[in-house]
Amino acid sequence: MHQVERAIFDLRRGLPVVVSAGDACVLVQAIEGASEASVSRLATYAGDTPSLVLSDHRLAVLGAPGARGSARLPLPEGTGRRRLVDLAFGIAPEVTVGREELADWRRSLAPAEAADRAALALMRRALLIPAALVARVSEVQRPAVEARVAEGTWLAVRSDQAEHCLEGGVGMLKRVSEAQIPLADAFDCRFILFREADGLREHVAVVIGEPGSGDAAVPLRLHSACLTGDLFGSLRCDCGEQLRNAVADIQALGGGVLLYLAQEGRGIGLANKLRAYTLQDSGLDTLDADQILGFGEDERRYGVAVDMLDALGIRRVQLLTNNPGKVAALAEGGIEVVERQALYGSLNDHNRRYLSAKSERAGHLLDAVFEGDQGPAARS
Ligand SMILES: Nc1nc2c(ncn2[C@@H]2O[C@H](COP(=O)(O)OP(=O)(O)OP(=O)(O)O)[C@@H](O)[C@H]2O)c(=O)[nH]1
Ligand SMILES: [Zn+2]
Repeated sequence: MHQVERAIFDLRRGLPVVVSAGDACVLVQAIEGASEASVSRLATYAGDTPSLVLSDHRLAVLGAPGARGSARLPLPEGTGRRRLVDLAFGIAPEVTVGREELADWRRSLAPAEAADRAALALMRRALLIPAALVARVSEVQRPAVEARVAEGTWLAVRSDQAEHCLEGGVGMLKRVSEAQIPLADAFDCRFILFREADGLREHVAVVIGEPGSGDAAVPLRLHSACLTGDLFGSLRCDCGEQLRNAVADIQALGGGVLLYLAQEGRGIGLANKLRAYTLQDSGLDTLDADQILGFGEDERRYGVAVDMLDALGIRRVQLLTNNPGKVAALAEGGIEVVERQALYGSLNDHNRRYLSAKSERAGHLLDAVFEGDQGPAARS
């Protein structure tokens, strides 16, 4: 785990990382910042032609859906930055790449192997675009690669360790520090900070009042971070209002807990959420935009939330959410969701399409938000 966390930092800085799987050994690099020069450098270091590993979601965008999960595209010599972007996360690849070339790419797709899947997991954990440059290290180049690892220039990780990095070390959460912080809508609040085992993400439990006395279910909000909405009051979503309403509702219910989870952009990170917003400006909805970038409709995992509840001694909850996925995730983690309570923000011309997509495509229970809505993009 230790090496994996350091490898994630290197990938974010644009450095290659060595991933080993059994006898195979590959060099991995992020797409962000990659250029024609870096592709050819990778080829020289590895002694093999680099490939581009793509997620199943991105493969569907390229017209190659299927049950094979992620896959690997061998890159022809001279593949430049533009082409990498077109293939990895560009919009309308049938136009930018061209139908015939795409058909050629599809024919040359190879199923991803353990090291390729590990490379994608590392990219996701690093909150980078979920596509990776990978090159098999040849027998000839092996000693030189091993020398670079030995001298500390490159980090080496095992594919099985890397594939598990998305879990963040469930069951190994650290309770780090806490303080009393009065809020405008709830005076008696205790903020407790938890850190994941690999040190990459921190989450905060806000304990409002004194929940948990007696057998009553504890009012609970799982709130995924949204810098733009929570902090700046962005009109593109409903998060900021939901956050404030949740604090007030929990206070009105006699106390409870709000878990503020580091899952910005439904788990894709702020950099990718901003990319997704730009795609939405060209007409895509929130789910299609994420798919263009190679992500599924919701990349969040809730193991950490379950761990935080365990640490707080909470087993039965009244969950404030409109998202059935959160109810299911808690139940899967052994938390009894006794009741669900709706929690709304308000509708405006900027968030109507977003909320409509969540309601119609992701199954969020938002009908009450649209009641009587006469807006220009109202659901038909
Ligand atoms: N990828 C992506 N994420 C978004 C977009 N708009 C908002 N988000 C993120 O969506 C998440 C919303 O989190 P929550 O409000 O906790 O969860 P929810 O799934 O809407 O469910 P509720 O409990 O009903 O609010 C936050 O992480 C936001 O940053 C978007 O257009 N694209
Ligand atoms: Zn938001």
